Amino acid sequence: MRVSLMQLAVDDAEAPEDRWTRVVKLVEAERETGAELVVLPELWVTGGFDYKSWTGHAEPIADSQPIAALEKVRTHDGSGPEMWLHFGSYVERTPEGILYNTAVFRGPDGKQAQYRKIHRFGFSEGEVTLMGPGKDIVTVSSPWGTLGLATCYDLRFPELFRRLLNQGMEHMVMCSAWPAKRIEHWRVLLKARAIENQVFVFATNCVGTNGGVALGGRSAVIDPWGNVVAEAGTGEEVLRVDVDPALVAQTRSALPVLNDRRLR
Ligand SMILES: NC(=O)CCC(=O)C(=O)O
Repeated sequence: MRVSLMQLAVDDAEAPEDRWTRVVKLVEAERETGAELVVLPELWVTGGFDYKSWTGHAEPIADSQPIAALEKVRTHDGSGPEMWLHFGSYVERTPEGILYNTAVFRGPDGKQAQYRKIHRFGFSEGEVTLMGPGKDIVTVSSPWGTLGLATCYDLRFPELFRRLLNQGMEHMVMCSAWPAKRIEHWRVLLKARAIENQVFVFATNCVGTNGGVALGGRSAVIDPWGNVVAEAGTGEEVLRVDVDPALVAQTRSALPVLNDRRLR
């Protein structure tokens, strides 16, 4: 399973339109590496902390130009081979005018999965005041096993990952805009989620300064034993890894802790 985590710079100095045009080319280049699963970060078009830009950029997922452009890359303009692509997340506007932080995923089966972030970050500002909370947990079937989707702040809520596990999660795919200031929380919690659920973790973060907040990078792939397979630095980069998805079943069989859960 060949995975590319696109750790993108989401700087205040770059206009969202310039950024997505640039990133589409980066994803296009990734095709040449044989990447099978490509993962973009959270709110990478507008930025995760530039709250004032969200309302102006909010739109239905079906109308998003960046998603449409990436979709062409994903399918190689319809002439395949197709990639599995986590498009990152976007400020979605529903017909009722509600905003959500919505992650979009699509694989060669053509089925699109959308995950509206359940845990909103910001306490008394940002997502909490501008966006609605997602309600549904989302898993996706893939040739490598069941993928569970989560977004950034969700990482702090282990009960979400237990629910994903109950739905068959074998690999956790996360998009984020996690600040540098709390990057050690990110590193520890990614490992914790991998160990406690015995899953591969594929987590893509942003770098740069957005809404005045320095983002921390350190995108990572963690194996189901909790080993860091690869970790990015603090600049823009693509983290490429080859992993064996069979390690999930092997780990669960060698250390069958999930059988000892007491659900009542
Ligand atoms: N975009 C986010 O969800 C930020 C989360 C964060 O900063 C934290 O949990 O700390």
